[in-house]
Parts: sequence; structure tokens; C-alpha cells
Amino acid sequence: MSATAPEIHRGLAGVVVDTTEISTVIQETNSLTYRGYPVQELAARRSFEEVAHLLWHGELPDEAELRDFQARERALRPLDRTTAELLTGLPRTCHPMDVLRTAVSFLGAEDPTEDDGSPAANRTKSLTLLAKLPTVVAADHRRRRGLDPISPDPDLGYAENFFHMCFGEVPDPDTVRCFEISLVLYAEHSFNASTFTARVVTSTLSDLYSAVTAAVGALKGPLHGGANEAVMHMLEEIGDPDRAQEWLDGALAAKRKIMGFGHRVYKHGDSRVPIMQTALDRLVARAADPEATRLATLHTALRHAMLQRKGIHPNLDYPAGLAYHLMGFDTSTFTPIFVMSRITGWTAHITEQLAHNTLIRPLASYDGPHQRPVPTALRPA
Ligand SMILES: CC(=O)SCCNC(=O)CCNC(=O)[C@H](O)C(C)(C)COP(=O)(O)OP(=O)(O)OC[C@H]1O[C@@H](n2cnc3c(N)ncnc32)[C@H](O)[C@@H]1OP(=O)(O)O
Ligand SMILES: O=C([O-])CC(=O)C(=O)O
Repeated sequence: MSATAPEIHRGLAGVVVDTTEISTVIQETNSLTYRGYPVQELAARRSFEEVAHLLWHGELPDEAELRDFQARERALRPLDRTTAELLTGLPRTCHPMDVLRTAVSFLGAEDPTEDDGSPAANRTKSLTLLAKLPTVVAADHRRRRGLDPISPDPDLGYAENFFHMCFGEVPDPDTVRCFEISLVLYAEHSFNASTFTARVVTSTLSDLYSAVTAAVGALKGPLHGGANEAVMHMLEEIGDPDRAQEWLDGALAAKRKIMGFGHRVYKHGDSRVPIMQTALDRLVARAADPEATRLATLHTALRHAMLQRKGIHPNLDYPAGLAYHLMGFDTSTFTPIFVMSRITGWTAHITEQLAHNTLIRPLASYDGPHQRPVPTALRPA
């Protein structure tokens, strides 16, 4: 009697593995909510710090809670000497995501409460990472340009302080707002690959730093967060807006994946793209220079060509990549910026996983060789 072949869900596509109270994509309206609030409204009206509080605590902060949250986050921003020295010792040839992954792992190794998985201890660790990761990213951004790090400024908000630490100055409020919008949009997206990675590690009752280290590794890949960096490389490769259609035809014929397009969940367009695209359009208008105009024209031409050729829409990485370029960040810093935001979603999911934990351990259908005896001697060469 032959057993029925199990149904395989490669890539876990379409598989519902658990419940979550943190966020959801509503397919019918192509929208995204964090704790029930539409992300469009959050991006328009709330700061990134307020959204972090919402994701972690389930509610937007009141005035006193926000003051307390900001004070604690700002106090935790500086790196200690050992961490700073460790980071300067890493090769400049390594990717900034490797620096970030190493930093998270090192911060865990330094924390005497690393193995305390209680909700209170994990709340402190989450805030510590939220506060310190921008300091790591900014110091590394400057190191690659041969510049000394700039200390965090406790008088500045999360987004402003990051510009200050990267460039020694804060740009106009509109640019800061565009950056903050990107942080709000990147903060959380349910069971995406990096968040699921964090949940898998957490499900073994490992510590929060280990889960986040693994999540950074998952986000680095170009099919996930690494796509915002890959978008910029692709635009540089194409160069001339008039080449967009011809380049796309060649890339599709070569079976290349077009970076910043397509999505596992959204099939009719990423709900976050219109908001980020509007923010990008504002940056382009503000820059008012031929280089920004060329890039924006190319960006639009490729989007139209892709829709026409394949019916595939851009995802958030498509407008975010170009926006970060126009803000002056080095291309290899784009995915680390994604981490500075997604740390909120990852840690919210780690907390949720621990609250109702079950070891995550799926099955596989074996199709290797049939059972066979181990030879008693080496085969002759
Ligand atoms: C924040 C984020 O992480 S968003 C995702 C960022 N990643 C990218 O932008 C990388 C480029 N995009 C992709 O590789 C894919 O769209 C993914 C990985 C995001 C989603 O992949 P899946 O859900 O597995 O979609 P899948 O690969 O099944 O795509 C369906 C079809 O569309 C095609 N397709 C999807 N995205 C693309 C793309 N970007 N370029 C070319 N073809 C694409 C696939 O080749 C496939 O065609 P086929 O049916 O002829 O084989
Ligand atoms: O949900 C996904 O698969 C990828 C994504 O858009 C995200 O993580 O923001």
C-alpha cells in the first residue's frame, strides 16, 4: 500500500504557520496595518519613535510615555569603547551588513543579561539595539569615507540624529521627514523572511541577540532587504533612461530578477510604494539638479517598462533605494538603514513568539538515495 505523497509548499508559499497581533496585509484593499492602524496614516502623522512604541506595546504612546521613551532611547545611543574598537578593526572591504551583524552579536556577548528572556529584559535589549544600531551604521559609513565617528546628539530625534552622525549636519525638515517616512514603512511586515528567521531562532529559546543576528543575515540577501541596494546598482548599470526598455528586455531574456520588483504577498502592488514614491518625488523636486532628474526619469521608465512587459509592480525597496541615494547615503548603507527600522518589528515578533512558544520545526519529503549498506572499505581510486 503506497502512502499518499505529502503536499510540498516550497518556500512556505501560501502556508499560514501561526497567528500574530502585530501587523497584517489586507489583500482586498491592498493595505497594511500595524496593530490595526493603517500604515499610510502612521507615516503621515506619527514619528518613527511613536511607531516603535506602538509595535512593542500595542498602543501609541501618550505624551508622558513618549517623553520617557525618547529619553531612554537617547541615553542608550553611545557605544562603549570596546564595541567601537571592535568595529574599527573590521576590514573596510566587508559589507556594512557584516559590520552590523557582528555588532549585534558582540552587544549580546557583552550583555550579562543576554540569557534573560523575560519580557522586561527583552524590552530593554530591544530598546538598546534600536538606540545603538544607528550609531554603528553611521560610524561605519564615516569610517569607509576615512572620517572619524560623530557622537550621537541627545537633543535630536531618531532620524535627525542619524543624519547628524553620518554627515555632521541635519538636512532640511522635508528630507528628514522623507527619511522618517521610510523608517515607518520599513518597520514591520508580518512573517517576512528575516522576521520568520528571528522567530525560528527564538522558538529554540535562544536569546534575543542571536535571533536578531540571524535576522540581519536573512535581510542582507538581495531577494529581501538587500534589494534596496541592488536597485541602485541596477540603475547605475542601465545609466541612460532611454536604455531602460532595451536593458530590461535583455535582463529578462537572461532570466535575471529585476531588483525592487515583485513580492511574495502583494501581487497588485506593494501598499507602501505610493507613500514612498510621493516622498521620493519631493526629494527629486527639491534636488532640482540634472543628475537627480536623470535618475528619476530612469526610475520611472524602468517601472513603466516592467509593468508593461511583465505586469509586475515595484516593492518598497524600489523607491526607498533611490531616495536614500538622493539623501546622500552610500549605497552599501541602504540595507543597514532598513535594519535600523526593522529592529522594531523583529523584536516585537520575538516577544510574541516567546509569549506562545512552540518549537518551529517543519518536515521535508525525502527524495535522496534509498537506504543502502555502508561499504566496508574505500573504493579504489
Ligand atoms: C522589502 C522586501 O524584501 S520586498 C522584496 C525585495 N526583493 C526584490 O526586489 C528582489 C526581486 N524580486 C524577486 O526576486 C521576487 O519577486 C520575490 C523574491 C520578492 C518574490 O518571489 P516569489 O513570491 O517567489 O515570486 P515568484 O518568483 O514565484 O514570481 C512569480 C513570477 O514572477 C516573476 N518575477 C517575480 N519577481 C520578478 C522580478 N523581480 N524580476 C523578474 N521576474 C520576476 C518570476 O520569475 C515568476 O515568473 P514565472 O512564473 O514565469 O517563473
Ligand atoms: O514581506 C516580505 O516578504 C518582504 C517585505 O516586503 C518586507 O519584509 O518588508
